[in-house]
Amino acid sequence: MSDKALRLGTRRSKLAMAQSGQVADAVSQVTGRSVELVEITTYGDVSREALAQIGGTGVFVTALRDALLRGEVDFAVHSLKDLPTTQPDELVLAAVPEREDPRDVIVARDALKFTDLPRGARVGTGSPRRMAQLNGYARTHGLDIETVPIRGNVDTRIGYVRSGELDAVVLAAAGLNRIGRSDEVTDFLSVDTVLPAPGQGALAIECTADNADLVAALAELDDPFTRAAVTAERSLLAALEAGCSAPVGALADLLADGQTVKEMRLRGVVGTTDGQTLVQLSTTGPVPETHEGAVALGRELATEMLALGAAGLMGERAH
Ligand SMILES: NCc1[nH]cc(CCC(=O)O)c1CC(=O)O
Repeated sequence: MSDKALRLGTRRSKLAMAQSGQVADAVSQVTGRSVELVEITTYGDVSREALAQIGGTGVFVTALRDALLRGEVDFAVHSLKDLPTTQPDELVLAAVPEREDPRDVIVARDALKFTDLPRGARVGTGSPRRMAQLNGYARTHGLDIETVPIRGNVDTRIGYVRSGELDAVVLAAAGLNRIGRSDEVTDFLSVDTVLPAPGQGALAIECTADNADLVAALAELDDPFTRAAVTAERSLLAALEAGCSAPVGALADLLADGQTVKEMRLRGVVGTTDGQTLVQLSTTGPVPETHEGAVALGRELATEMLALGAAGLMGERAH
């Protein structure tokens, strides 16, 4: 490989810059080359209004992928949970590094824990997945909360709590950790209460398929267990024919017997945003050793969830 600096395409947001910076350091280590950050401004970054209209985070991924395909950058880093389940032929997921904390957390006023929120507490989240599970938990545990749809970056969302407009907001632990704001967390939501988004807490490092030297070098940053887990989670999402904004939670983890890893467990949930109806199932199987094996685990769980009426709970098939 040449010793020219590698160009890493990144969004300008605090979270994107933080995770790109961390990956840049790791890539420098394995390639011995310096890495230069190239900021890509997307339509969604320029106009909040535009983002609301276009809907979701797909626009960010698309802009980075376009820069890769045009040869303007050599690789890009995405939050895996924002990545569409379809992979363009010209691009490869060269590495999925070891996953961060996959849990959702709340940032609440007065250091409140989720279960200590008072009657009528207003909890902000724009995610149908979070709404469905929080409302579902509240219904079955005698909590009286109101989920309030909000948008915006981490600072904006925490701002709703600071200003007193909301009692709490829900965020991903990984995002707060990566930007050095984990001290804002007032409670971690157990994955038994709220299953995270498929791929939450994991990063995806993507480059063009024809860049064989770079594909090989980036592979050193891949964590096979994380890759198998997120592949199973995303396969479930794809097989449910749900998009990144659907009320679908999924988490694959390893079941160990002492020190010996025995099996992979995949849990999934789909529900209505009011939490009235939730389909939650899990399946276990041997730890997948191939991509196809991980995909099969996700499909298997999707088939069982669909048999219980999961499709009818997803509303319009948003993407
Ligand atoms: N929806 C936006 C988004 N995409 C990735 C993260 C950070 C966590 C991660 O990498 O999974 C966040 C913020 C959040 O959900 O709080």
